[in-house]
Amino acid sequence: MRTTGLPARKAAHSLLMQITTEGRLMAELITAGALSDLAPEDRARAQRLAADTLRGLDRADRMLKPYLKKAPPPHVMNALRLGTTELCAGEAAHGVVNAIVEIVSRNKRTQSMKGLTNAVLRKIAAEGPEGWNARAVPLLPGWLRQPLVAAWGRQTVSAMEAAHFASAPLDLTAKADPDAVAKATGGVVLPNGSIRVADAGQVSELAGYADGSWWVQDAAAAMPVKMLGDVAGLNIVDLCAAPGGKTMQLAAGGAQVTAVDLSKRRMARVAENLQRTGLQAELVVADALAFDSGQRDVVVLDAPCSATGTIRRHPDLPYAKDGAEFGDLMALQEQMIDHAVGLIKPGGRLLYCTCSLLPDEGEVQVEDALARHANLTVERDAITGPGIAPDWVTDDGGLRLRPDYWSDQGGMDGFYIAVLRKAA
Ligand SMILES: C[S@@+](CC[C@H](N)C(=O)[O-])C[C@H]1O[C@@H](n2cnc3c(N)ncnc32)[C@H](O)[C@@H]1O
Repeated sequence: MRTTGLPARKAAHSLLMQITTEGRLMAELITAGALSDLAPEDRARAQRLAADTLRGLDRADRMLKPYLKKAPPPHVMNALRLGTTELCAGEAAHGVVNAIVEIVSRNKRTQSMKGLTNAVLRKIAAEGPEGWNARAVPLLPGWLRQPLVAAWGRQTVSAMEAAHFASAPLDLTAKADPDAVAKATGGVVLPNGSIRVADAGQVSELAGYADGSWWVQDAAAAMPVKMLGDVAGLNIVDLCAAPGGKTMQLAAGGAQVTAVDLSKRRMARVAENLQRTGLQAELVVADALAFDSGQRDVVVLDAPCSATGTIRRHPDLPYAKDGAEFGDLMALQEQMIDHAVGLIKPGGRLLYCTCSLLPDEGEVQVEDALARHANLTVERDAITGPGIAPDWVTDDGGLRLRPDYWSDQGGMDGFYIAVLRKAA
């Protein structure tokens, strides 16, 4: 039996199993060495196969449904999803089917289902890319879709889902000169000054990586710091700083920055990024809630959140999570805002942001913060800049970014951003 590509497919299947049945995130699994036994090309292929399967998972399930009398065990279901994704991307049927049947038959509990697996995948192969493309855009799982529909309406959520399915290009932030970075990397400069590179390949192979003339940062993630305007000479603390995208923007803008993060491992990435880009910041590994070293002109709080704004890049998130821990995150965001307010000088500012699509982590947090702190006001005028459409500014004076914005240019992450002024 030919089983070309088996190591990468087995690894992709194992990632899918851990994501969908154990609630593990793909980045966490890869950091823990899930793919480290594979050759580099198999590692990249396994990661791509798992991500593609997750991105189209709802569509694969819809295609499989008519051929399954009842839902098979997760080991088989994930193998079928993986096979369906590859077959519908036009991969040669014999190689895919043989490998998937092998994955199913190597597990004692599911080996009796290899005949079914073979038969189902043959039917999927007959439908092929044509059957796949005729199906609707994959929907988010209900646990996430419902609150998003309640917040934004069905039409907007459908547009978000289309953006998630389309995946994401690579965005860079230039240390100094966006036009020069775009020219060197073959990218284009977006309205907000970020550089977008299509089909980028290996990031470290792009021109300017070694000399640190840019860093990877989604266009939406680059927006919050831009809302502060000129930061030269300001004393700023970035309370949840790793991997350092906003710290680097602030440092490149001439601010004196202290970067705080709870995670030593993630803070090591801030140190690496600063070294590569030749930028300076003070680094402190600490719990933001316990950090206090005097009042600053600006406190940046890019708070830990559901990360639901990053599904284009992290298609595992809707399947690894079920929303159970979001209440704790929202409570932490509230505590962090309260602590951050104490760290701002009179007349200074708080830049609050989250890469979340849930208003409870954005608009509602700011509304509640204003009710708790009579000395805070929203700086509505701060929300301005090239590329920001007037209807992105919320009633409360914040900035709501969505994955379906700039859809003709490849979209952007979901974010909520607000600048709050503390009374002098
Ligand atoms: C959204 S990420 C920050 C991204 C970063 N601002 C950037 O632009 O690259 C949130 C960060 O909060 C950190 N974090 C979580 N809980 C924290 C806490 N109690 N104190 C400090 N940092 C915390 C996480 O380690 C994570 O790096």
